[in-house]
Amino acid sequence: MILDLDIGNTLSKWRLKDADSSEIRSRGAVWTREEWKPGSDIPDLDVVEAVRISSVARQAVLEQTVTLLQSRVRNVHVARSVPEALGVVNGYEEPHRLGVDRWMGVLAGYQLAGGCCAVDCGSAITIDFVLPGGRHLGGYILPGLRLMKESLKLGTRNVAIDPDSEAEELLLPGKRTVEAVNHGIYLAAVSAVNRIYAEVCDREGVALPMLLTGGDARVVARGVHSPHAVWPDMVYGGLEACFPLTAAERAGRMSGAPRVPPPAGLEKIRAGLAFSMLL
Ligand SMILES: Nc1ncnc2c1ncn2[C@@H]1O[C@H](COP(=O)(O)OP(=O)(O)O)[C@@H](O)[C@H]1O
Ligand SMILES: CC(C)(COP(=O)(O)O)[C@@H](O)C(=O)NCCC(=O)O
Ligand SMILES: [K+]
Repeated sequence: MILDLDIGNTLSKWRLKDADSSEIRSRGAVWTREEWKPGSDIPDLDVVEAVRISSVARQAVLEQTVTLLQSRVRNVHVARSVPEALGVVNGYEEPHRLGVDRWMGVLAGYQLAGGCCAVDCGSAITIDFVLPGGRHLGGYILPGLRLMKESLKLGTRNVAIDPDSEAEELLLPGKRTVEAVNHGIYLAAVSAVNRIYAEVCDREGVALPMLLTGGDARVVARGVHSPHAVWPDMVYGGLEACFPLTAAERAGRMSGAPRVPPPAGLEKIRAGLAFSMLL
């Protein structure tokens, strides 16, 4: 079995992948601020032959996790942001400072779709761009839905947006504080994603496929105008691409990769942008 870990600022996600069949056997998540308790939080390490880790948590959390795992598993791979990998050139001035979850998402997106816009809706919402040919442009970081809500201190922090709500409902004026907050932050997030996508495609003169991942990807995606695919395992896809361990991975296949719809034509994207600028 392969244990894949995606340690974010809020949640530490894990999945167990069968190295022979490529099936995902189990998955789960624990709060990042809490200590790992092998046996209860993550499954029996005796069946694990390799671990792959993407972590943006404090260095101490990563070190603690790696130490714990290395005492039980021989093969522990830790992903790092580097200047160039798998045909993609990191756009950061200091490449190692790019969040490794963003780097994993960009590499997975590029491997699946070529040039793309990779959106990660977690504690933060990050929007990264890579052009056909592999030049990563850098990206945008804004607070995630939960962070935006917590920053308001209106007593609404524990009332999450129902992930099954329809986007049209979420865009209406709120008639109670909690509704006004939820709809406000939702509109802020989806407007930013829509606008940034259109701006960058316009500037670069290319319509890019869009991929979304992260805990809030499904609900944010519902407000996104452009064709897109939600890929919950996108960060894991980057780990598979960087550290291929199975025959399928070595052939470039990533588990759970979605079918990516072709983007709208550049003219349509530009027309939408011109329209939104008139408003
Ligand atoms: N069941 C859930 N538990 C916690 N957060 C959730 C849940 N469902 C959706 N979320 C949202 O997902 C975010 C965490 O997403 P995730 O992609 O795991 O973030 P990170 O990688 O930053 O830890 C939370 O901030 C919250 O807005
Ligand atoms: C931007 C992030 C906080 C997003 O993390 P997440 O929301 O997935 O927990 C993370 O990618 C990070 O710490 N990045 C380093 C700064 C940067 O990418 O510029
Ligand atoms: K994120």
